[in-house]
Amino acid sequence: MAFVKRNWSIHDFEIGKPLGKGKFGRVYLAREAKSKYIVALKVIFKEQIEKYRLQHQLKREMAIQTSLRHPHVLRLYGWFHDEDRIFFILEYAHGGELYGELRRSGCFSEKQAATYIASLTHALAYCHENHVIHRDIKPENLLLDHEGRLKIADFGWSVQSKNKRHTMCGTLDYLAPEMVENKAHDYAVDNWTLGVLCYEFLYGVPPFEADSQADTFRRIMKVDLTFPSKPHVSDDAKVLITQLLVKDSAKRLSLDKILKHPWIIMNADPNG
Ligand SMILES: Cn1ncc2ncnc(NCCc3cnc(NC(=O)Nc4cccc(C(F)(F)F)c4)s3)c21
Repeated sequence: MAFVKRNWSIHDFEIGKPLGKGKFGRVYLAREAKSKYIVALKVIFKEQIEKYRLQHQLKREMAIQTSLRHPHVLRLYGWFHDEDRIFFILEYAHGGELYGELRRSGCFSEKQAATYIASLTHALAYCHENHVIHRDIKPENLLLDHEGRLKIADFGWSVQSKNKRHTMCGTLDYLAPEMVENKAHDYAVDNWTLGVLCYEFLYGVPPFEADSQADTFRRIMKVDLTFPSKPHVSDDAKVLITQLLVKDSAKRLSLDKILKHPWIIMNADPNG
């Protein structure tokens, strides 16, 4: 990708419509003036990063994301900065946030849900092989390309980890018990999140949703998992979800076993 060869400035890009408001900044559709290449430009305000002392986290994300190359991982082509802003030059995901799809359709079919879970599992297996735990997999961080293929984005909370971590992060509904308890955690947190997402893709709501944060924590710690009678969901799907939402992180279904699960084999589209 040409972006890595030279130091860029905002004047190299024509800025288009806003794509979304994210952490500490906005994302814009943009076009590199010479090549006409379409990208997403994430603008991050330095004062916010300084205020929350996130410099090291941002540097870690840059190192992690520029080293990852996978069809289901959104590319970070490069970055540049000016007086008060940092700019990420990102792959443009034409389909936008998966979250929007889920809210529009209410819930996904078993084939669609299984296809997304299989793509996510492939992407997480790749990240884990590269000693990266994403830790913040949630519908807002899942994007779709022009063919509707899933892309994991926003490695703002990810870590390059060969050993246990302690940092508290991630969105409430998607937090694994060991993170809720602020205990040491490892790769298996992403497996738990796959269970949460699979449930949410099929039912339209996350499994431990509650009126208050305290109740959500309680439901997570108890693994208070119930399956509504509507919409109808196959037993195979419920078995997979139950094998992922296991409190003991060592007992959660491994990523390779997810890809061999009957529900995935039966329902996932191999072309993702
Ligand atoms: C919405 N949308 N629609 C289409 C589309 N196409 C591409 N991208 C989109 N959105 C941007 C997705 C992102 C990818 N990587 C990100 N990375 C980040 O935001 N990192 C980050 C920021 C601030 C602070 C910190 C930290 F570490 F300091 F905490 C980390 S955001 C799109």
